[in-house]
Amino acid sequence: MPQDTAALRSILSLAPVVPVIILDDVSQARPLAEALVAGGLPILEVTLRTPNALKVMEEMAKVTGAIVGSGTVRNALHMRQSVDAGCRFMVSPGISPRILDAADDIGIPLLPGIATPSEAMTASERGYGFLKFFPAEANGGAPVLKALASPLADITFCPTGGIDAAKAKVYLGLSNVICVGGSWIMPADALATNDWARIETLAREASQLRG
Ligand SMILES: O=C(O)C(=O)C[C@H](O)[C@H](O)COP(=O)(O)O
Repeated sequence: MPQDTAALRSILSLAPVVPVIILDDVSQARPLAEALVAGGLPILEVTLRTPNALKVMEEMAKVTGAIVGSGTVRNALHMRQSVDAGCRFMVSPGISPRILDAADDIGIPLLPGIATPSEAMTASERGYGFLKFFPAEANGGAPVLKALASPLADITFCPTGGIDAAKAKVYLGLSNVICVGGSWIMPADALATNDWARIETLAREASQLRG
């Protein structure tokens, strides 16, 4: 089926920021997810960029209140693995025809990445109403999405890539942005020292970014 926009809307409207997680240490999965959920960010995108990413998803999906999705989804196998790991949504960097075809056969929604109006229109023609704008900052940032709001009024975006708290606030002020994705909530030094209190504080600040 085409993108389940109702399901995606209900997920993406739960918090203004989706933490984009790159984690390999499975023992950190639950405490990290607990800190993010406690800070008010229940929607978690775990990228398929580490050997243990699927195990990390499985652990995070057990945390009460967490809604886990997969990131860096590139093919049908990734999609099946995401479902098996307990994911409720998937995120891809782009919109190749094969990935859109594969998503049609999977029961959880895909949030695919686009970088141009033509890609947004291609996805829209396939029934996609929610798109990731990626990589957001490198592609011109908030002014680009602001410029797309009128001509592509039926498309809603989750910008991701190069965003920090200050930039997130600007994106979240746009009419066509439902949430933003980013990794700034989990600084490498905080992760390296299991500083869950700091990550919870950063999550709480992020959860309050929508004015
Ligand atoms: O792989 C994917 O599907 C992604 O979602 C890539 C992420 O958008 C970036 O990794 C965000 O990273 P930051 O720029 O560190 O916030």
